[in-house]
Amino acid sequence: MRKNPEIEITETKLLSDNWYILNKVTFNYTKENEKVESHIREVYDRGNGAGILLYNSIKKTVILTRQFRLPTYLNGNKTGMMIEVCAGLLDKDNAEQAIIRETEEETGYRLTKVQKVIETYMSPGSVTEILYLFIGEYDESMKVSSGGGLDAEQENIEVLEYTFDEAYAMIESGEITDAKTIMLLQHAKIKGLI
Ligand SMILES: Nc1nc2c(ncn2[C@@H]2O[C@H](COP(=O)(O)OP(=O)(O)O[C@H]3O[C@H](CO)[C@@H](O)[C@H](O)[C@@H]3O)[C@@H](O)[C@H]2O)c(=O)[nH]1
Ligand SMILES: [Mg+2]
Repeated sequence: MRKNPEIEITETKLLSDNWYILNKVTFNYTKENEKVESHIREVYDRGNGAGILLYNSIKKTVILTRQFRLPTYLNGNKTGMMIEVCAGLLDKDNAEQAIIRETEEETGYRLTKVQKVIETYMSPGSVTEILYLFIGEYDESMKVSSGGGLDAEQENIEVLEYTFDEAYAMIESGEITDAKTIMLLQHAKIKGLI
């Protein structure tokens, strides 16, 4: 493995801060042979996020969500609807607090215990986001509302319960195409959680 390149950021130009932050970053990259190259990259900073696979090991079920995702609609997903694990951005919370809050908002389940299993950069060439992935057990006693997301954020989230086998088969059938959801379902399978 080669040693890490030396990096010197020479300019950060704000292209948009309309909602999240898009910067154009110019940097010097010193190669192994000491030659310096100037690089330019656009970088989208939307903060970090967290996602969680809610599972019930007795019923052998999982909770997933379904919502409209515009970027997928613009790139080949005919309905724009995506089946995903519950997920959200961290805001000012740490990842664990954020995913507990997000789980209640989106699914109506109030969790007290979650376990972090994966930390991942989902698009390292252009998006800064680290996604913290969790698992958590749910049962009916934890249901405190119908979920659905915040009206103020126009979330319109449908809450779905599938058997683990049904959900897993939806990866192969192409009904589940969201990366974090595939990773967590595969994690559950590999670890024999359900
Ligand atoms: N007005 C406006 N609202 C926006 C915009 N972008 C996002 N929002 C609002 O911000 C909310 C963010 O909802 P969260 O539940 O916090 O995030 P998320 O969109 O579910 O993101 C999660 O999934 C992503 C996709 O898999 C992940 O990338 C992300 O890390 C996170 O886990 C959206 O529902 C939407 O209302 C925008 O450009 N304009
Ligand atoms: Mg969300």
